[in-house]
Amino acid sequence: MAVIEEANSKLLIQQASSFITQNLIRQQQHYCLQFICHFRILDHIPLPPQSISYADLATKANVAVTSLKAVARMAMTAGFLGETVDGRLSHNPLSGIFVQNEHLRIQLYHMVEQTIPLMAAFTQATELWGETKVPNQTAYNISAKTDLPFFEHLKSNPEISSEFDSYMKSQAVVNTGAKVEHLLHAFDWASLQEGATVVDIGGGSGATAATLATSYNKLRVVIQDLPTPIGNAHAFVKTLPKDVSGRIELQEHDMFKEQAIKGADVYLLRTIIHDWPDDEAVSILRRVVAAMGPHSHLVIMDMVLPTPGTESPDSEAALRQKDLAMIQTFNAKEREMEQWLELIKVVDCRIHVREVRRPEGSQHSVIDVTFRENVTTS
Ligand SMILES: C[S@@+](CC[C@H](N)C(=O)[O-])C[C@H]1O[C@@H](n2cnc3c(N)ncnc32)[C@H](O)[C@@H]1O
Repeated sequence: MAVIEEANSKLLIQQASSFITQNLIRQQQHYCLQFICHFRILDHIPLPPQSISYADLATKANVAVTSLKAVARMAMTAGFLGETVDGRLSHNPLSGIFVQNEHLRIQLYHMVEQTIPLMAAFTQATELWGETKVPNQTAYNISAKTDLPFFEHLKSNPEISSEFDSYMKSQAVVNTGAKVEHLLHAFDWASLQEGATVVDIGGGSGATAATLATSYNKLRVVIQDLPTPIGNAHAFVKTLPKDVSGRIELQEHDMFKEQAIKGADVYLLRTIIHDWPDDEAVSILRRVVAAMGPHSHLVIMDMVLPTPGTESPDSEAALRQKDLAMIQTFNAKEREMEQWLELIKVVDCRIHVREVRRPEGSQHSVIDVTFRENVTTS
């Protein structure tokens, strides 16, 4: 018995030690990526079959050649970058795609420059403010060095706001789980009448409106958002074919204020509610409910967090990563089904969750909320 216990404990110690080593490796790999992005090293490396010497690259990037070599070779252990047989640096297919694909490049730089510093500031934020729902007491306030809540910060700085829009747009393109197209399969758009109005509240870049208006030529879509995203969406909508852009309207609108469009067929909130703590989420949803007609749908597309252990660890981790990002950025959260049901109940007892669908491959679910039958809606 004692021998077995000793063997088990040796195994456990080995596992624990390798757990630490693996974590160290992952951290080094990450910080090497940060170094590579910060010094814009990817831009200086030619695509295969060309290559560059470490010395030339070090001069171009203005870094020490020894550091550059150590960093690049560590990144290679993560499958990123390549070296020729004569010891010159080159792209491999993985690193090369970040040079060739703009959306992936935006995602990479956002991860390195925004998301990881945010994660790193979470402990300090908790140390400073403890349990708080105050929107400017977050890890974001530390990592972005601002006293403003996230969206106020964006409002005050068009450059950061445009960067965020580009990030959201590229996220919808490259992250298959976050693709806008999933929305097409999770609500019965075909059942809507000719000329039906969809109000895309917080519609951001306009990618969702474009997808809906392209797929269903009977729909008129109104994008509502803050001034800078609306400005960016204007530029994007202009690039769409006329028969699509002609059915998309843009409106500056603060979703905490009265909803001006009454009785629309669908009020869509795609990845909006997860940005807000419960009190603010309730205010936003009450504004929508006050504008809904008896047959309007409130369509929420957001994550429904799984019960722990019910999905593969990778799939669950991808969702929990988002949950933490919501806490770290907004003091908000992703919600479990029970929390969604409770939230809807608090908003207005006359509405109910009619259906919840999670399309195959989507990280988001679509929650269709309507008035219960036989209720007065004014
Ligand atoms: C996470 S993005 C989602 C964008 C888009 N719905 C999508 O799925 O890609 C949140 C959006 O909410 C908008 N937003 C934040 N505060 C707002 C407010 N008070 N009124 C209207 N829109 C707001 C932001 O500008 C941003 O476009």
